[in-house]
Amino acid sequence: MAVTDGAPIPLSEPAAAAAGTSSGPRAAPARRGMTQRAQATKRKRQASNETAPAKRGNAASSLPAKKTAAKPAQRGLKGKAQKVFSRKKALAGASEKSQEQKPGVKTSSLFKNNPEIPELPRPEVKQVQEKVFSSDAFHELDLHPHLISTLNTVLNIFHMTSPSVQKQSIPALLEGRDALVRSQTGSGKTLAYCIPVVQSLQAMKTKIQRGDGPYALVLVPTRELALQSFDTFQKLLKPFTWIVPGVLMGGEKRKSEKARLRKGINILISTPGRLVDHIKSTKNIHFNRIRWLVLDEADRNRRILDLGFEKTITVILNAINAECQERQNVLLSATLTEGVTRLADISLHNPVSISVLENSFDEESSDDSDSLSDDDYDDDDDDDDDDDDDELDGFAIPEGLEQYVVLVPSKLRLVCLAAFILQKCKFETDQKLIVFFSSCELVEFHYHLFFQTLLGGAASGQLPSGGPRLTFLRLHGNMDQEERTAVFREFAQAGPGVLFCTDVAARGLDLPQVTWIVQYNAPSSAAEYIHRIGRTARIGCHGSSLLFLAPSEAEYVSSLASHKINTSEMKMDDILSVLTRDDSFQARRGGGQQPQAVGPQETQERATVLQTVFEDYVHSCEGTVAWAKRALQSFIRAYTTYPRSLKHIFHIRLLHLGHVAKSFGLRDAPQNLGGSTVKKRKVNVKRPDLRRRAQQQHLAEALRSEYASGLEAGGAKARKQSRQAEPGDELGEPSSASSSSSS
Ligand SMILES: Nc1ncnc2c1ncn2[C@@H]1O[C@H](COP(=O)(O)OP(=O)(O)OP(=O)(O)O)[C@@H](O)[C@H]1O
Repeated sequence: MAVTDGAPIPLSEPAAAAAGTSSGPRAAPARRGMTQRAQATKRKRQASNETAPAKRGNAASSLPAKKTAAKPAQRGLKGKAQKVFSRKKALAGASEKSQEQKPGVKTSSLFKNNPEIPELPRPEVKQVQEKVFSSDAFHELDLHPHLISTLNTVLNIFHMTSPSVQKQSIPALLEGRDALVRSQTGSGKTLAYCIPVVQSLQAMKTKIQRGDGPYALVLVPTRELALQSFDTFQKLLKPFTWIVPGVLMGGEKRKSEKARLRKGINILISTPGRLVDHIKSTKNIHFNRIRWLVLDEADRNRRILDLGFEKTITVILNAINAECQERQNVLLSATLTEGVTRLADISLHNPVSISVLENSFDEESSDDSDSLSDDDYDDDDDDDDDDDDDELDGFAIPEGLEQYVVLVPSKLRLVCLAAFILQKCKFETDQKLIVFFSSCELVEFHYHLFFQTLLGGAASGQLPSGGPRLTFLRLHGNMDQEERTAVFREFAQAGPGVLFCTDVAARGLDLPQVTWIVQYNAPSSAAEYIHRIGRTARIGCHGSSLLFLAPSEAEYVSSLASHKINTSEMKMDDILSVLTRDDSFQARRGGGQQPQAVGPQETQERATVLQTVFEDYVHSCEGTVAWAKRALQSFIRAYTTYPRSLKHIFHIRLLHLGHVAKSFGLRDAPQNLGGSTVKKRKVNVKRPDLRRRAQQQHLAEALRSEYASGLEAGGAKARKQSRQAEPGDELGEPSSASSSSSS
């Protein structure tokens, strides 16, 4: 990785303010500017009869509360010119004012009373790996010449990927077999089914008519994935214009989808929830010609079954089975298990099972693979449904992927994440990061906090002092579809930048040139870990991942190792030491008498300055404090949803909630969070039934937006209303997410 030789970004003013010293004369205009904007907003609100925002302590804190502040980012999303806010000014305004109002408020020691960082377990792990490319060219297959030339000229693709993906599955599917395909992330599973579908449909003796309706149905778990598969089909179908692909997904206008269905869609790509909506309410949807049923990320669909979404899948399968029996079924995922075929009544006929793993289900089930039915899995322990009880022993990992773990005491998590982002985005070039969080609220919180403090309010733009251009984006299920699509496309095309997201972006998304995956909250299963890290090091490229763990969570490394996942340790001190290269975070000393600290002490001082910037921002008004507390509650809720098999590692009792609060920029101890969280926690621990229900609810909530049709009565409106009370809005949403309804 190249390192920029640019001078450190001068942020001495905010740093000084954060350190509680003189802010210097240059802070004043910044504050004036913000005050003017705040007044303008106030006028606008009065004019539009909007409810006044929560009382604010200062002008700077009103910045994020303004709808007007959303405009630059919105423009940025659409690629137009945008106003770049000064990070110096934003920081100086927030922290200086806060210090003025609360003299003597100091950041408590970040480096004292932390739990000891244990030695990380180093289990012996031999990862399962497979070369990505085979030497077999597509033109060796019996494909239509136009399809081959499209692959070569439009997609620039010549050779099939490894045996466990295209080389084996494409010929098997062309022969008419059903298939279960499990291969490493980013190895080309999409084309593994798209090519046979297109080849078989274009070759049909009676030429397909648009009005015939669907011949192929592809179900995918998220809308972004639906768009991605649709894009691939569109490209492959260029020479076969009579075959029409179409996509149905939540968050789009149902009326226009109905019109498209009426006109005719031959290859239908959909999320399950939206399809059910149409099955129930649209007369124009018929499955009597279905030849292909593809379930991409099929094990994710199984997760939906666990959560009571069984009806969704059952309705789809019943609708298809009622009209057609003869079809090819394809199930694919990087983490597919046999258990997935419990998926209601998909009857796989003589399926070919394709996997790189020695203990693949191909060998296990070779004798009776002709008829995998529900009955085969009746013995499974349904009581354990909050665990991924049929998770595999091992997963294939892309060769070019380096995986790291860092142990960080709770108090230091926030500064450590910020330091890592600064290191990658400010001192290295061409770095594109995806940071995973466990809930939409956590994404919103960290996105806004970093956006306002580190970027000074500029959603996309240049860091001060000529650093690399940097984009901060976020993606989660509570955003409206229009913005989700815009963010997905923007990040796909973006240069350096950071995407803050939930697991809505964990599966299947093919975002080019991602260099780092950061998991700020550990995933709830090894399978989800695999999908998250799989957003980098795709199709033979290199990439890295970093998992944040608290010292009490160190054993998770052994849990990953038991699934043949190999991690190396990255030291927290090494991450934090980047702050010594950034004089923005230099502590000011009274009278300039004392010498500057050096070595670890300097790192600690600067980390404290950075933490103070966050705390000052969070404590700049009541609204921001309440917002941070809600984010902390969301973290706690998510923490209670780890499956039973991981409870000994991730148990809320093992965390020091006062320290955790610090990682939300809160100075308060958790008893100030409000009784409900603590109460809920106690109930959850003592009552497994309630605990499970809470877990299910949380997971259902997390997943609902991914699978929802967007047509639930009052759903979007209600969520919009509830979000208007959210701090993200109140604080001045820098992007368009808050200004439109969610899906
Ligand atoms: N034979 C090939 N040669 C070169 N590139 C390919 C080939 N097949 C697919 N690709 C490209 O590889 C990338 C990853 O493919 P794809 O998204 O299908 O992977 P995947 O296995 O489905 O990943 P995931 O498990 O994360 O869903 C895509 O950009 C795709 O265009």
